[in-house]
Amino acid sequence: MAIKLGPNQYGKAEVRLVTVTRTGDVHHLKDLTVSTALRGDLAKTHLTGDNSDVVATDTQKNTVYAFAKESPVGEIEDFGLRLGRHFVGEFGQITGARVTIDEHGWDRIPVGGRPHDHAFSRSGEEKRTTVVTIENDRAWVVSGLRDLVVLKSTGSEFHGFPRDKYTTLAETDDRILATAVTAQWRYQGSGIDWRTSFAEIRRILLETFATKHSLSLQQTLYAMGEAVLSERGEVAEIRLSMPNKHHFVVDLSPFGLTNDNEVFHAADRPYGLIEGTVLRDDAEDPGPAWL
Ligand SMILES: O=c1[nH]c(=O)c2[nH]c(=O)[nH]c2[nH]1
Repeated sequence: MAIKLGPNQYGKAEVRLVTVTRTGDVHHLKDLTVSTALRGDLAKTHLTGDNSDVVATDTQKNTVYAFAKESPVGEIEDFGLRLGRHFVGEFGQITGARVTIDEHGWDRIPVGGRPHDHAFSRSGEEKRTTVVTIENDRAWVVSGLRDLVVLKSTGSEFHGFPRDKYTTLAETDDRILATAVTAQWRYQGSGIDWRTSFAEIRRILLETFATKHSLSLQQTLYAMGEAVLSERGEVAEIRLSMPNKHHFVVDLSPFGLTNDNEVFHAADRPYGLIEGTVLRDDAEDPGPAWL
């Protein structure tokens, strides 16, 4: 029997980077969590502890901060591409890089009805995300969002499912549908306006969730993905993960009260987890984008 080293990568995870840029007295914030991971021929350190090829994770972290100073961070996709290309271009033994960035939103605090110059409140849990993968001179970008919490209080049914001796769920033609959307979409082509693309995809996801009459969360998931692909030619493939945040109608009959979809128990767990991919049949090869 022979034992060998399999696929490996290493880097600094979750570098917390906040930048402040100024236009006169008006401050602009960027709040990112950046993870870098490098790939290449790193057998020596694993097999013998010879670190002559190891770009220290501390150096990777420092590079993130220095790059944020040397030129404006800009869109997270551009920042990820700059960092990834730097590591692959600078060090011969490093042939690939994966840069993962989450962007946390901040809103200006309104003071007397006017957005404040330099005081902010966190926008919420939702994050904009990107994963940039570099392999030699090629690049793949998968962007997305996480924790986009949405709910519709009608326009959702669930029935027609098989019943066996363990089935207790009642069929319903009117329920609350709620989820926290995680979406990741893989880009293809070039010259993409990352900011506009993100804003449009987010809008399409939300509008489709709102307007599609739902017979299952699976159907809603597919409709959301399909709408993104039909409107956004730069997207090759979209992966969606949507927990079914169950809202159960509370039985108020012990108190002599009716409950016509008015009072719910918002359950925390367990939750259904609905996941799926929607893609073009002529999409560009994903390469290592998801690996
Ligand atoms: O939209 C739904 N899909 C399911 O697969 C499922 N299963 C379940 O218990 N409730 C629901 N709702």
